[in-house]
Parts: sequence; structure tokens; C-alpha cells
Amino acid sequence: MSRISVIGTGAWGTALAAAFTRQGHDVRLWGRNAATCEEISRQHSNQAYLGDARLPESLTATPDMTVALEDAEIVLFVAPAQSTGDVAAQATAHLPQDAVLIACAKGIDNRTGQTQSEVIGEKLPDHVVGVLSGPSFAADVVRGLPTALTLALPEQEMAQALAQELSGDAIRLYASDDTIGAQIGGSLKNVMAIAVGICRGGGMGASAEAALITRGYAELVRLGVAMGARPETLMGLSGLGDLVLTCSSELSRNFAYGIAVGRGQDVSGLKLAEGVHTVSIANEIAARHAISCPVMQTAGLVLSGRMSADKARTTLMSRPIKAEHPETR
Ligand SMILES: NC(=O)C1=CN([C@@H]2O[C@H](COP(=O)(O)OP(=O)(O)OC[C@H]3O[C@@H](n4cnc5c(N)ncnc54)[C@H](O)[C@@H]3O)[C@@H](O)[C@H]2O)C=CC1
Ligand SMILES: O=C(CO)COP(=O)(O)O
Repeated sequence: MSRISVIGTGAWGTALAAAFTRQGHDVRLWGRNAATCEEISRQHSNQAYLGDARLPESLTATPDMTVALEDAEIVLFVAPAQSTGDVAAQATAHLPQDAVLIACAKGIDNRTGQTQSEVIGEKLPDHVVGVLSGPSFAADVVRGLPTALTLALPEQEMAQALAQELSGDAIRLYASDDTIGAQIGGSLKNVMAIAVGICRGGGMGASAEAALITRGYAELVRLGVAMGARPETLMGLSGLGDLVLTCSSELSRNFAYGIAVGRGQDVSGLKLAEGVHTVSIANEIAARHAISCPVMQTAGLVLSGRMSADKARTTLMSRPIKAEHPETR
């Protein structure tokens, strides 16, 4: 049994906290909203983010970092990606010396281009920093449905030991030492899911969606490898696995966001769609590495209002004809 602290009382932080509590760990949640913490601790629910899902009675949440991080052996950072630096900075004064830190948000810091583990590592340089990522809807995990994820730490043996410790009936972890690779899939699949959602919302057909997922995956691999990911990681749960889930289910907020854009609907009240905040920096990084990413680039233009969904379709369809796998020719 481990002492786990979870930073973030949104959908994913709460779902992970519930799942690890049920698997026998001693879990404490931290959230910035005192009323949400009170609801989790006393009513065993988090209506705003997880509807009627029941949380374990022994799970408590607090807005006090000192209380939340007391004796923590493992700390999961689960605030939205663009807030990870802020919450890591807030945790500095309260972290036990040997705590292992795990980045769980999916996105690239849009000010620095850093991955989540790099953001945390910069704020908290004396700690081991790992990554938890893969195909997993909070709505499934909070209900105890079976889920498989990648757990990456800088050393394979360490990852293996922690994966063993944290796996249980509902959550099965696969160990990896590719911390960069484990974050690229989760960050870029959100952008691809928005693109595929736009395609769905614009009524472009299932064949077009499959084409976008496949060509989007090719971009994810090209850019991921340029950023330091291993190709096999991108082929795994945190890459292809999460791309498939997010691009095919309307439970995905990124996919739902894309559908709304494709239909020309107002997106202002929609839930967090991390791809919206990652698309520009991802395109900037691709340009820096001279990697061709037409799907991501077109998605960026549509999301910033510089291109219509219809024009995106004709732009992608009229690109020069080329080899499907130029790198192998
Ligand atoms: N919901 C899901 O199914 C999954 C989400 N993720 C990732 O987890 C991360 C968090 O997502 P969700 O929990 O779903 O988001 P959410 O929108 O449900 O909740 C976000 C939470 O973070 C809090 N928050 C926002 N800004 C903050 C700040 N500056 N400081 C402290 N707290 C702040 C909000 O109050 C809220 O409690 C995202 O990067 C997402 O991609 C990963 C896997 C599954
Ligand atoms: O990351 C997720 C599934 O693995 C959740 O996807 P959304 O953020 O698009 O809802």
C-alpha cells in the first residue's frame, strides 16, 4: 500500500484518486476549490465533473497543500496542462523529500514547449518525475471499468516496481522508461481528435475520419520521434491506444469540441479540450524540426478562425501526391 497524493479535483484527478483508493492505497486529494473538496470528503461525489458517480467513503480532499502532501510517497499532478507549473510551484514547500512525482496531464506547455514532466522537473529538480498516460476516460475509471495505461519513469526497473505496486483489478499498468514518448501521444492525440471531430461535425464521412486518424498518427510519430520519443512507445497505449479512443468516442471532450466546430456551433461553454491549448506550440515545434504536419497545421488554422472547415477539407485533399511512407523509400 502506498501513500498517494493527487493534485487536482477535476474529472481525472478525482477518478484516479477513487480508483487507487479502491485498490487499497491511502489517497488524499488536493483541489483549489474548498466546496468541491468538502463535497468529495462528505458527500462522496464530485457532481460538476463526474455527475452521479459514487466515490469511496474513505477518500478525502483538502484545499490545504500541507495536509494533502503530508507523508506522500507518490504525487500525481492532474491539473490542466497549462497549470502544471503553477501547482508544482505551490507544492514545493510541502513535498516530502523522497516523493516520486507523476505527470498525468496531457499537453505541451505553450509558453516553453516543455512536456509536463519537464515542467514539473524544472520546478522540483530533486525528485524523480514520471508519467502516467494512455486510453482512459475518467467516466470509465471512476466506475471501476478495466483500464490499461503506460507508467513511464526514467529507469525501467523503477517503472516496473511502481507499475506492480499500483496495478490492481481495474487499473493495469505497463512499465516504460520512455518518459518523453509516453507524453507525446497524449498531447498530440488531443489535436488529432479535434481534427477528426471537425470532420465528423462537418459530415465528411467515416472514410475521411479513418484517413485523418491514420495520417494524423503518421504526423504524431514523425514529430514524436523528432522530439525524442521511441517509435514503439508511440505505437503503444499512450500513443496509438489513446488516439483510437479519443478520435472515436463522443465522451472525449476534444472530439466533442471538434464536432461543435465542424457544425459551426458556439464552443465557449464546452469542457476542457487540451488540444486547443497545445495546437499552436505543437505546430511551432514541428516547424522548428522541419517536420511536415498538415493535419495539425490545418487544425490550428481552423481553431484560430483563419480557415473554414470546408477550406480545410479542400486544402488537405489537394496536397501534392506522394509516397505513403517516404522515409522507407
Ligand atoms: N478527464 C479524462 O478522462 C482524462 C483527463 N486527462 C488529463 O488530465 C488533465 C486534467 O483533466 P481533467 O481532470 O479531466 O480536467 P477538468 O476540467 O475535469 O478539471 C480540471 C481541474 O483542475 C482545476 N484547475 C484548473 N486550473 C487550475 C489551476 N491553475 N490550479 C489548480 N487547479 C486548477 C479545476 O478547478 C478542476 O478541478 C488534462 O490534461 C487531461 O487531458 C487524462 C486522462 C483522462
Ligand atoms: O485523455 C483522455 C482519454 O484518454 C480524455 O480525452 P478528452 O480530454 O478528450 O476527454
